Amino acid sequence: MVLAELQGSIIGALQQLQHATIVDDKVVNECLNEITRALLQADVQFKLVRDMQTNIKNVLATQYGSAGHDKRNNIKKLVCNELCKILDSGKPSFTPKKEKPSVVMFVGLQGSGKTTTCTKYAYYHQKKGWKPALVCADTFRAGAFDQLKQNATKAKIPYYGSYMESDPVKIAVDGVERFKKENRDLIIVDTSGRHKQEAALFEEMRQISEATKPDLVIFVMDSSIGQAAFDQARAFKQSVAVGAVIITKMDGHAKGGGALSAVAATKSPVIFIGTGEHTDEFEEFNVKSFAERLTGIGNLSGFVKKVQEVVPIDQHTELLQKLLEGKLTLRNMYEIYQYNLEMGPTSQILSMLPGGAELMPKGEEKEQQRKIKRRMILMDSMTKQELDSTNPKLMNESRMMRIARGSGSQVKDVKEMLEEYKRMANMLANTKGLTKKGLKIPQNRETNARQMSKALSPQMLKQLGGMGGLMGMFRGGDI
Ligand SMILES: Nc1nc2c(ncn2[C@@H]2O[C@H](COP(=O)(O)OP(=O)(O)OP(=O)(O)O)[C@@H](O)[C@H]2O)c(=O)[nH]1
Repeated sequence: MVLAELQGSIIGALQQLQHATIVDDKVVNECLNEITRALLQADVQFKLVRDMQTNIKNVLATQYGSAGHDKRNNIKKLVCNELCKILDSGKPSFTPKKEKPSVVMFVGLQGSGKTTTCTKYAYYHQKKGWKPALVCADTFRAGAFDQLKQNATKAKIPYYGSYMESDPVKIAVDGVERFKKENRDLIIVDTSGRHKQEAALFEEMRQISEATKPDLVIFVMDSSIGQAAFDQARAFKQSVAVGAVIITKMDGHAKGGGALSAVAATKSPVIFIGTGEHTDEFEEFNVKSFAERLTGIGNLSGFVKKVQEVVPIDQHTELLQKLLEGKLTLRNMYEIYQYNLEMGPTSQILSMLPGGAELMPKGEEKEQQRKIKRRMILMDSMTKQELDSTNPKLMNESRMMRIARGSGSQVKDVKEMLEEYKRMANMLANTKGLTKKGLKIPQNRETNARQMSKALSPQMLKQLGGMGGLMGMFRGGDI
């Protein structure tokens, strides 16, 4: 997860409480001191951290006498609540509505990740049923339009810009008008950035804002600036009506905690965070679930939401049935891979679960996704009969050679893919055993667990303890 180091330290400190035989003042102080150190290392302002510690101690003092288990859980919840206070701006942000045209303008310093983030924002909403469009009003940086064009084309999002026109205000107005006529319901305007917060940047922003009358102005900032985010956010807010903030590059910067809390202190809601260079490395920022993840409370509801985005509740029951019966065809494996790719980075999803962040380090995940794509290419060269068979003997040497030729791969790649298939099929056979043992689970939790299993890669499912593990997690979970 982003801020994995901070998460690790906080969870580590809280675990000390679990291991202690008696949770006395000394143990509590040690735990809180460790959390304090971790937050300061993440560049969170000293005063906020100190207040947090004082508040927790004050509450604990009034609850003197609560027994060990309750006390441990209570401290965890108190830490989580205090983190929420630090991260919460207390202000909701404008949310665009489908079918009703909204104009969203992006502002920020040069290199903060504005152009990349515009596409991420558009793509995120497109996946949820909006009809976004991108307007490039950045005439300052040569290549900005090409970059936006390239990103938009890749994500299949309509775009507007000009190589000839030098007036960014005119481009913005023309683009917005055009997309309104085309009934686009989310029109995103990318503006130019400058190296410094010079007057020209603010003047241009003001003019574009006046001319396009955006429903929301989003300020994009780089997380690496840490606490300095406070001054930057305030400077932008004073010039344009910033309604929300997106913090980028949270994947690479330990100072992200500082940036998040500093922005909250300016009373600007952080709505998304950027977690990588790719279009889908983008997370909705929800204070409560983020604090829960930091404290290891886990966020099953966020996890399920993510799964539900990809697998609608009443669909693919056939696949689910097959998985539960332990029958798996190569076509099913293909479908599972598809879900896996659609869900976005696996580590991002896993990090929503208690202890999930450690399951798949970011580097390994990229390799895993590459493998999945290679295997799907192999399967594209298979016949209908091969894809729907459950008979492992069908795949003889000559078939393997044909598939390898057809997909531009080698026979050893086909063999490797078939090995993976066998492994998955065996694992599902075991899962069947587990479900047959008659786990009694409330309907909605069972449905959630089943839904989740459909979208997980077998490797992930295994890491989570198979279908039985998933269901157990829902039984003990918070939804
Ligand atoms: N690791 C990481 N890199 C990011 C993220 N967001 C953007 N970037 C990278 O940051 C660099 C700058 O991003 P741009 O989108 O070009 O920045 P910009 O703010 O539009 O720049 P100007 O148009 O010059 O103002 C690019 O290399 C992006 O790939 C993120 O969340 N994580």
